Amino acid sequence: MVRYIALKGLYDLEKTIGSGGFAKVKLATHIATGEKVAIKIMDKISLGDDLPRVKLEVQALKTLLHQHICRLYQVIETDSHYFMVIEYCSGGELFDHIGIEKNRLSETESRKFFRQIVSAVAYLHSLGYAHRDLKPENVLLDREENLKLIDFGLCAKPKNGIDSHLQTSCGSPTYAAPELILGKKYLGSEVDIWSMGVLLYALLCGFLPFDDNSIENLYRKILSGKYDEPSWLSSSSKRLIRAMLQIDPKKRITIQELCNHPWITAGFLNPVSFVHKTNFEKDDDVLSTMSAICGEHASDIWRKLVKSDRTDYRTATYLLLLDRKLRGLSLRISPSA
Ligand SMILES: COc1cc(O)cc(Nc2ccc(C(=O)Nc3ccc4c(c3)C[NH2+]CC4)cc2)c1
Repeated sequence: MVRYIALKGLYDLEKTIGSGGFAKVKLATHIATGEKVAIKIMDKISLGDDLPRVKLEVQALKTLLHQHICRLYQVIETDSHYFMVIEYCSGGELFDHIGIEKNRLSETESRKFFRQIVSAVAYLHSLGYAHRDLKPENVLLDREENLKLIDFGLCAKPKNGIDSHLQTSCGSPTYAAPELILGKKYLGSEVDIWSMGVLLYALLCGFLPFDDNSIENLYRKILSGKYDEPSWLSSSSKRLIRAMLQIDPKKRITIQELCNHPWITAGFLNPVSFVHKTNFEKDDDVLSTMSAICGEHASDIWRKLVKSDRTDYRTATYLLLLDRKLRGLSLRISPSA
């Protein structure tokens, strides 16, 4: 196992759990608390001119505090690498959870998960961000089967707000909206809605609405906006999917309409909402556990935490201890912290 000096004494690296373009994601243990984390390791040289994206993503993740958005705990930068220490979603990819045999979810189960995606995206858009790469691989589950959106490497926060146009073509074609694959100016919020329509279709059907091995055929299918409606889809499901997979982005349902849509609220008391979690809730048990080990006063630890850029080892230790407490586990910490 290649040893990274920057992680020595802080994290023990274990197996690789994900890999993409210029990054690989490894399971790791946060030594001070024994908690599992995921570490996204990026080599600066292979990042090339994608380097600024890392800073954009880190900046976004420091702001995005939501129960269905995977949490960033720590960022470590060396001359050669970036390390992003991220919440470990032990349930893996949502679509692996659906399993091969039944390969699709019931309407009720799809609704449970889809409401969580809508809540995360509505929150994202409310802060002026668009994800732009919503696809099954970027939807994970934690140990309690709560959904977590990951990989904000392509997320955009247009400087003039979410309603100003973007142009960069990005994301995977299979989930990409017609206006995006045509290279037109587009609204991030509108392409996210399209991708969510593809996700919902995949949950309910077990296969993709637009799929083809040849990229030209795939584009032709997407631009036609025509897809199969299997017999098991309820008319309510069909109506919602049609509203999301509208070729004309101006005719597409908006995130606000989605939160209140009858399919979304069926069986639930309320429309989808979101709470912008305040940065840190102060927890005296966690602070006293940390002060017992590092010898600093709890008040000093808290002051430094609040003042910090919220991506250092102290922050990761605090947040992981807080997670343990919220799960009703003992607050243990090893002296090496
Ligand atoms: C904010 O969250 C991010 C941001 C980012 O740029 C990248 C990631 N990438 C991750 C990819 C995978 C995992 C992960 O935990 N994968 C995982 C977990 C458990 C299991 C598997 C994969 C697959 N086998 C079953 C068990 C975590 C972060 C996140």
